[in-house]
Amino acid sequence: MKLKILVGTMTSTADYVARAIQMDCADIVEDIEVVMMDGQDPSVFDEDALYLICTSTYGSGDVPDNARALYESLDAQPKFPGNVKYGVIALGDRTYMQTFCFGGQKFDERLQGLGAQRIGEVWCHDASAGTMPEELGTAWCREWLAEAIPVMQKQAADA
Ligand SMILES: Cc1cc2nc3c(=O)[nH]c(=O)nc-3n(C[C@H](O)[C@H](O)[C@H](O)COP(=O)(O)O)c2cc1C
Repeated sequence: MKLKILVGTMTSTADYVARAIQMDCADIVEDIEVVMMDGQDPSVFDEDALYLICTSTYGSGDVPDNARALYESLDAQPKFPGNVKYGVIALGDRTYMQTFCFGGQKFDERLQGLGAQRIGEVWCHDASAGTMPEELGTAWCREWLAEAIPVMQKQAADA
């Protein structure tokens, strides 16, 4: 099984989290690819893989600039492979009370609207808490993979 991490970021924190997961979780999943969202479209979900959206939030609850093209293309394309399974790491800051982690939440809503299936809850990191997103993110990911891998194995067996 392959894990494909799609990164939306402005100042690289989400990229650091994705790279930390790529290194730390190599004992669970051999093939982990980190893909920046820049210029991507829905075909990024064509591969037979488990997906992890890893994105921050900017502006007033917007997705980062590099994630905009992908996010908007998901709206323009009503058709979507229904067997896409994904998780979400949403980076934010509780100082922005009204829009905390909206970037990740927005991707989640749009993917669900297109028929993809989220595994687990959206995991939110609060930059104002003073905790390390790489450490907490990898720990969360290990637990999430324990839940996601059996789902992917069942899907492969049923195919
Ligand atoms: C200008 C600006 C706007 C932000 N807006 C939000 C927001 O609306 N909601 C939120 O939860 N976090 C917001 N954040 C916090 C970032 O999402 C958070 O610091 C994140 O860890 C940055 O990750 P990145 O380096 O991958 O972009 C904002 C940060 C900046 C600098």
